[in-house]
Amino acid sequence: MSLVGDLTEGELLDVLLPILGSGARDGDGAADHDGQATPDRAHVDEIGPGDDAALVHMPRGTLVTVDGLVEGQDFVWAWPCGREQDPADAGWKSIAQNVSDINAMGGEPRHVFWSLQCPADTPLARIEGFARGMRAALDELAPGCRVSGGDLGTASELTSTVTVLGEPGPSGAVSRSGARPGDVVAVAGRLGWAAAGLALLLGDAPVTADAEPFVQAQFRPRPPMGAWRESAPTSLMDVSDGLGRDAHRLARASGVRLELSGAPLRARADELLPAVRALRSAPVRQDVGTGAAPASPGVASGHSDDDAGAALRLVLTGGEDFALLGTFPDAASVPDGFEVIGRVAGVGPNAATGAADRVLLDGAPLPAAGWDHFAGR
Ligand SMILES: Nc1ncnc2c1ncn2[C@@H]1O[C@H](COP(=O)(O)OP(=O)(O)OP(=O)(O)O)[C@@H](O)[C@H]1O
Ligand SMILES: Cc1ncc(C[n+]2csc(CCOP(=O)(O)O)c2C)c(N)n1
Ligand SMILES: [Mg+2]
Repeated sequence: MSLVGDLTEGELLDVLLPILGSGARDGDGAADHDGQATPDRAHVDEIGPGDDAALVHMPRGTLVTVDGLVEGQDFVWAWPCGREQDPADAGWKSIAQNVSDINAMGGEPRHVFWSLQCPADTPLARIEGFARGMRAALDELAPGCRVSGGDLGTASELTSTVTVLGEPGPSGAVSRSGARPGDVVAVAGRLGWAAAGLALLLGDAPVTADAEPFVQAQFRPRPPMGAWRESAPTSLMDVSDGLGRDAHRLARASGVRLELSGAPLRARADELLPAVRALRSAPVRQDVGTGAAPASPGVASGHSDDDAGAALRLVLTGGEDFALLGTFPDAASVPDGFEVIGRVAGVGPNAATGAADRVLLDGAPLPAAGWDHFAGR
């Protein structure tokens, strides 16, 4: 079995760049890693991998985001439920979580920069698989995006840091601070599925067939790319850490209150019932990865929620589905793919007293609960 450490850095690049399909090394006119880059590219005025830095052009300005995926924190090679982590799924997620942030700004991903550190005794096949998963995610989620550079190194755990440059849509970047009283609040994509999958993976029992879709949602999240196209959202963000936590961030950034309705969220919770039932017989192991149960404490820790309550908790606090949370001027302007879940109100003169009522669910304050790396929950 070849190991990453059997290769030089240049040899490893020669293995990975063709898989990533970045173009500058695997065809005529490709750069030589010891020589001068002579890119033979569609955009001849751009410079990609092979030079000291990339040169890119984006006429409407450039959106930039970066996020890391770390072994032990974001995935583990052997899950307590008995499943092995497929490196291709980890590669998929490393792309998905980043192209999602460009999507969340109303933009199109254009360039990826991949910084990979791993132990020298990592099987080469694992890194090749990781790169194949990245390519698959780009093909499906961001076909107009290419790998334009990166960095390789060693570390005691695999760490994949992806930077994505994106191009704002025709009406410009959409921030999380533009929600205005009178707007409607809407969501595109799933809520709670990836968190249910994580709880199942961290559980003490094999995953049953009816719970498998939730595990797939954790392994290969599919952000609703471009769901904002042909619309004019007043604000947008992606739900990476849980609806409660991220809705508070949007409300605060916009200086508004979000009034959410329970009915559409309870309907979404119904979809999670098979996972909740499976979790009843698969208690979450607390000693794996971050040592933290996922953001589904009701299910995970023997909390006395009924199944519907536990499922709603997953919808309200589960991260990593990379849904889009947005606001639109009125219900008629909400595009296909988004579902209205509430309305935007002003904060009122007394709201300075506390952040708790920035987000209401059926009139009651919704806690800013969700994932936090440092709190481990
Ligand atoms: N080390 C850092 N230095 C500078 N800015 C940072 C740093 N870490 C985070 N930020 C900024 O803080 C903000 C919140 O970061 P965070 O990673 O939570 O982004 P997010 O979009 O809210 O979440 P996610 O990446 O999970 O979608 C972002 O604007 C980010 O650029
Ligand atoms: C082993 C293991 N432990 C915990 C989690 C859960 N988790 C990790 S990152 C994150 C939120 C988004 O992160 P970011 O804000 O960095 O984008 C969540 C919910 C996991 N996937 N694997
Ligand atoms: Mg985000």
